Parts: sequence; C-alpha cells; structure tokens
Amino acid sequence: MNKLPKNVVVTGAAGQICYSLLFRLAKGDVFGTRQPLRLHLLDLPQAQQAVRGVVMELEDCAFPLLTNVVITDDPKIAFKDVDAGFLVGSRPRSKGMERRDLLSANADIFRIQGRALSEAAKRDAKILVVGNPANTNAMILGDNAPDFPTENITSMIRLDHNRALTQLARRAGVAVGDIEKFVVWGNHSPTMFADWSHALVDGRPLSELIGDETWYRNTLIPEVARRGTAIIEARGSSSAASAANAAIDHMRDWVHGSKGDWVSMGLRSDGAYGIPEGLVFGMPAICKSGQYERVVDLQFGQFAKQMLERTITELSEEREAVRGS
Ligand SMILES: NC(=O)c1ccc[n+]([C@@H]2O[C@H](COP(=O)([O-])OP(=O)(O)OC[C@H]3O[C@@H](n4cnc5c(N)ncnc54)[C@H](O)[C@@H]3O)[C@@H](O)[C@H]2O)c1
Ligand SMILES: O=C(O)C[C@H](O)C(=O)O
Repeated sequence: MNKLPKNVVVTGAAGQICYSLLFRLAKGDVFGTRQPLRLHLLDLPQAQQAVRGVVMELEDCAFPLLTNVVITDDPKIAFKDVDAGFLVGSRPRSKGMERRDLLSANADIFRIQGRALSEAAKRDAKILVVGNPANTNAMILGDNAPDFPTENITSMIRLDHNRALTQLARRAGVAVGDIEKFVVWGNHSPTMFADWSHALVDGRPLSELIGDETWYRNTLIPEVARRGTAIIEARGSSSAASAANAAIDHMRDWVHGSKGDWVSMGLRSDGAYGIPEGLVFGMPAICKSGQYERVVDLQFGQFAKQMLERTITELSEEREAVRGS
C-alpha cells in the first residue's frame, strides 16, 4: 500500500451518524481497502472533547488505512486540501418537526462551510451534504462557494432510494440487487417522488411484476416519504446507521462507479425536466470512473409529472425562504 493518503473532511464528527460513518470509512468501505486516509474531523467547540473520545476509539481499532486524524472547530482547517467531504454536522429534527423546520437553524452552517470549501478544498473534491434539509443546504453551500465547481456538490437522497428498494424487492419477491433503473426524485422530504416507472427486473417492468398501482401510490410512496418520521417515533432519534450506510453507498458509487445502474443523487439542476436551474434535486445518475452522468430524456406520465411538480414547488419555496433569511 504505497498510495498517497486522501484527505477526507467529516463534519458533525461527534454526532450519531458519524459514530457509524467514521469507522466504516476508516475500514475502507468507500475508497477501498488499499487507499490510506487522513480524516479531518470538524465539530463545534463544545463537542471537541466528544470528538477526542471518538478518535480514541478509532485508534483502538488499529485501522491500517488511517494514517492521521485532524480534530478542529475551524472550517478552514477542516476543508484544507480535501479530496472528499461528508457534511453531516447540523441539527437533526425531533418529534413533531419537519426537515424544512431546520432551514434557518442550519443555513448559516452551510454558508460558512461554503466559503471554507471554496477557499481551501481541492477543486476536484467530491462533496456530499447529509445534514438536513440536505437539498437546500447543498444549494446554499454551492451558492457560497464561488471558486468551487458546483457539480462536485451533491446531496443525499440515497437513503430514500435504499428504503424504497427494500420494500419494492420484498413486494416483487426478488432480491434488492435485481432491481435496476429505480430512482427517487426531488427533495429529501415528504414530497420526494419514489419513481418506479422505468424500473426493471431482468428486463421486465417492475410495475408489471408487482401489478398493483394502488399499493405503489397509496402505500409505497407515502411509506418511503415518511420513513424518517417513523424511525424518529420508534427510536426517539433520527436514523443514524442507515444514514451512514447511504452516505457510504453514495460516495462509493461516485468514486468507483455504479456498474451501469442508476443511482439517486441530489444534483444541482441544469434546467432539464423543467426543474428550475440551481435547485439541488434528487435525480438519476450513472457513475463511472469517478464521475457521474445525469440520465437524460426520460418521458413521464401524468402522475409522475404531478409528483415532480409537487417536489419542485417545495424546493422552490425553500429557496425563497433562505433568500429571505
Ligand atoms: N439526508 C439524509 O438522508 C439524512 C439522514 C439522516 C440524518 N440526516 C441529518 O444529518 C444531520 C446529523 O444527524 P445526526 O443524527 O448525526 O445528529 P447529531 O445531533 O447526533 O450530530 C450532529 C453533530 O453536528 C455537530 N454540529 C452542529 N453544528 C455544527 C457545525 N456548524 N459544524 C460542525 N459540526 C456541527 C453537532 O455538534 C453534533 O456533534 C441532521 O441534520 C439530520 O437530520 C440526514
Ligand atoms: O427524517 C429525518 O429527520 C432524518 C433523516 O432525514 C431520515 O430520513 O431518516
């Protein structure tokens, strides 16, 4: 193993998602088991002691890939020369809140980090925003990073993608890995659109295999959209290990490729599909050789058009709300 280490910033390092994410990263689950890493851990001043505790545990795992760990509360130090970033640090919602209620609480975090990203990170760094409301936070990050390419800033909708895949596979009586060309569009919020209209199993439409449009519209879509809430109600706090897993899936596929299949990624809209330019929107992409390509020229039926419109409207409202804040 004589590769140069990659520098990876992880924010919110003392939090519950990172308690899973950091260990899997250090094990090699994203960049591979031959790629050494330097972790840059960012958290608030009052969380520094807790981060030190997490680092003690990382040390006690004796991960061969982990060459160094930087602990800091300064975004400019955290983002210095990074090759990749997991932006998790932000406030989670509690019972009774919607993710958009976090908008004003978390917007400033991403304004400040956008500037640090722009000043300090490598220009080809791959950035994933996990902290909620993830799409709009990623948009804010890009808007505040004038010298950083916005196409390298993505948001996480992969957890919703994974949630839906399990339910669809179960209903169809197939394995999760048998489903291709499934996607979740739009906002990581109750308006997200879990879209099976292009999904295939062995070349056959998944919708035909399941053959129950009522279940799809009235059960699958709302259950996926409300899964985060169901977890908060059951656990008393928001999803953590599954969120870390989705972050790992997102970044791993971006780095190593998605083997020709679609993945759902929050990407800055270029105006395609009538999605206003600049919004960060869940959409299908195919990853190859460290790049993603948007899936273009898809056709939509009436129901899909309505669902897309709903989530476009919500994200446009979020954009207006942060402009005024
Ligand atoms: N996109 C998704 O699919 C998805 C899934 C699950 C959770 N989330 C979101 O991820 C975020 C983190 O969740 P969690 O459960 O780990 O929360 P948590 O409260 O356990 O941890 C958050 C951490 O972020 C830190 N933090 C706060 N402000 C910061 C800042 N300015 N800079 C650096 N660190 C800062 C806190 O000190 C804390 O250690 C929440 O916003 C949650 O809603 C998103
Ligand atoms: O729902 C939340 O607030 C946490 C996370 O976004 C989730 O989907 O589990």
